[in-house]
Amino acid sequence: MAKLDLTKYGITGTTEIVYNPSYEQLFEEETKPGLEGYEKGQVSELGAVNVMTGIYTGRSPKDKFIVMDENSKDTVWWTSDEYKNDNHPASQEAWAAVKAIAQKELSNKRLYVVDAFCGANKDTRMAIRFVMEVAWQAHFVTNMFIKPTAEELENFEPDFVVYNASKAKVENYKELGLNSETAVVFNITSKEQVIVNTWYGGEMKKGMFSMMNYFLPLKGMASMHCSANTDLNGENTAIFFGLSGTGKTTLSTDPKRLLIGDDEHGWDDNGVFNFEGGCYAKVINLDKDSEPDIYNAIKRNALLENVTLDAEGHIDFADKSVTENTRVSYPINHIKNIVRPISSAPAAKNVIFLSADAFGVLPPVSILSPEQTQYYFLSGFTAKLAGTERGITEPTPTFSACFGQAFLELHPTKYAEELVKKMQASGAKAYLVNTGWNGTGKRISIKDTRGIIDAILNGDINNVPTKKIPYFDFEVPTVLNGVDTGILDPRDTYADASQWEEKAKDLASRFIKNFKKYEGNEHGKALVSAGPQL
Ligand SMILES: Nc1ncnc2c1ncn2[C@@H]1O[C@H](COP(=O)(O)OP(=O)(O)O)[C@@H](O)[C@H]1O
Ligand SMILES: C=C(OP(=O)(O)O)C(=O)O
Ligand SMILES: [Mn+2]
Repeated sequence: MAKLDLTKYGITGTTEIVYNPSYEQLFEEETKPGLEGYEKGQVSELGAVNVMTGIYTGRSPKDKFIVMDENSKDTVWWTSDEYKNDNHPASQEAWAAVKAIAQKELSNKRLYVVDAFCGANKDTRMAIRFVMEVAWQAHFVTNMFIKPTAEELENFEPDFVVYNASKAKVENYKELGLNSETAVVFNITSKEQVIVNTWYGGEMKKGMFSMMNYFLPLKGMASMHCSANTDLNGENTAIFFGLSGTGKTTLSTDPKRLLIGDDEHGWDDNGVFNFEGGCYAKVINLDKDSEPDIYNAIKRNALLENVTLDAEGHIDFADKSVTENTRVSYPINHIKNIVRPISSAPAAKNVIFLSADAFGVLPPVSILSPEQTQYYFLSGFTAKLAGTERGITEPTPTFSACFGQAFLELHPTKYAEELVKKMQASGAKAYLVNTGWNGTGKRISIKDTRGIIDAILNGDINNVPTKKIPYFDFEVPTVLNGVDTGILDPRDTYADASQWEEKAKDLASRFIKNFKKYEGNEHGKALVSAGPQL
């Protein structure tokens, strides 16, 4: 590293810089005596340190802003009355104010600076510099981003700088046109992010994902909110799209396959590649037997968030009193079966859309036609599960374009276009998998869902009898090895099929209504016939 000078970022009086600390040092720093409040880590019985993140235990989409300037004005997909999204415009004045708040907060301090990459591909990765005053935040980004080699650090020139001022507040947010004392603001021109008044690690992780979602599609790559894995030969790649809580992390962590990554990927002409160097798994009710690999990843160097520990460090994974969004971040090498040394694999053959349907209407698996693939990708139907976003306390049905609307910086059709191009080139097939509820009132079991995923990945699903489900015209298997036959047709899970009919019609009408926003052009109009019909 060239000599680190933070004054060029307006940060002055720095007493010491702890630069790219080792895990050993991070452990010392985050458990050191004298730390108070949310800075303090506690060692758990599994060796991983636990921290509490304060009021913000999930992302805060209403506080997400992008500076509107000459660059972003006509490229960013801004929120509008017709189509609300999380890309709120911030003025130059607001940007200057939040940046000044971060500079002031971070001045005259002992700071942590972590340089890391986002994106496994050398030619399209972003070099990111994180500047913060909290040790465990340095640990979080060390876990989640890709670690540069010693040689890469020698000449590290950041493309993007993140200032984490979680201890500060935006007092005059009203006059700045911001939403609250909390702000997560991006400047696409100067390539900077400022975080104020939230300690949730996900803002740094998903923040850089949002930036990849801005830059990569403009270069002709798909940028995707999905997990990815491949077979043991690294040949049969699958990607799993889904909103938070639908099972990306759980289902991609599969001992029979090699993990590429659990949340954020690109797809270029060479194949699928991870943006991250670690995973961020939910641990609420984590069960050692149904998710052994994730459980075993919780060891020294992993970082738990908002988990309940007693004074001796015993973990209570069932406790939701702080949040349902309890988490662990760990470097990807805590999972045994991963693609090494670079988290990438050839083009995907199978594309799986995970949807946690709280209405109990969608079949546990549907085989999609190419037109249905586009329709359901743009629709992005799922239930938001409690916790990951502020204000969501129960499963809430939502349409989240491309299964990741909160992170899209360009119009959804751009992501659909890039995905379709890549799928056509590789001859990939798509499936819609409901990891949510059915007529039993219970969530479909992880065991049944894993059976479904196995049947997709080993091709069995293409060799079984199928039938069509009304209103949606979904093709579904009538039998599938390893899966309870009684759930394949969702109507069979209701005491009376008419109960399903009623809910199905309601859900179909929600799809139809939601899709209107895409019907402004010929392509969108043409897709309507692939959607539900009443
Ligand atoms: N059928 C199912 N498939 C996948 N996950 C399930 C299922 N039923 C319950 N779950 C639970 O739902 C959560 C899925 O979360 P996760 O895999 O972290 O989602 P994501 O990575 O998409 O945010 C886990 O806590 C998992 O135990
Ligand atoms: C961390 C997040 O991702 P996911 O819940 O999809 O793992 C998030 O959305 O804040
Ligand atoms: Mn996940």
